[in-house]
Amino acid sequence: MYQVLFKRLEGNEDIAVPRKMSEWAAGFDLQAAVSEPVVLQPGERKLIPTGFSMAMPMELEAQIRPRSGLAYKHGITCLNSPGTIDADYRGEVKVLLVNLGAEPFAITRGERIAQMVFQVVPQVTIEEAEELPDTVRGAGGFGHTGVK
Ligand SMILES: O=c1ccn([C@H]2C[C@H](O)[C@@H](COP(=O)(O)OP(=O)(O)OP(=O)(O)O)O2)c(=O)[nH]1
Ligand SMILES: [Mg+2]
Repeated sequence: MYQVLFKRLEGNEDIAVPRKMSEWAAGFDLQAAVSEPVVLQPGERKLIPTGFSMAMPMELEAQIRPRSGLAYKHGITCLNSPGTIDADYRGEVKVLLVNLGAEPFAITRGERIAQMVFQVVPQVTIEEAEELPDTVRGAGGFGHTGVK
């Protein structure tokens, strides 16, 4: 079990600590901390504040992912999906929403707009090399195993 610190930013006393909507849900839902309703026109993107910053153990990252209900019903998704929250980031967590639907969509304060999933990030070093180990696949990719 990892412990993540949640810091509410001033003026956001009404915003809930991110929470799972069922016991084994992967994601913690995030609420919009907009001061007044924000409208996303079709094709428009906006950075939506969440009203908090956080600190997690350095081996973790948090991914900001869309909610499928908003995507399915309204075409609202995260443009940079999944968004990456670095363990050393102390700024406000924000959600970059885009409206891929055909209708304007209003986001109101307290609405659950996205979800946050924590992951362990393997610590990796990258080393430059002249040659790479051979594999059966080799350079095959981008659908080389079939027509579709
Ligand atoms: O959906 C997101 C994505 C990022 N961030 C914050 C936390 C993250 O640690 C920081 C930087 O994100 P990223 O590395 O994806 O963006 P960048 O364009 O590489 O910016 P930077 O140069 O600041 O790393 O912005 C968010 O609040 N929400
Ligand atoms: Mg970056």
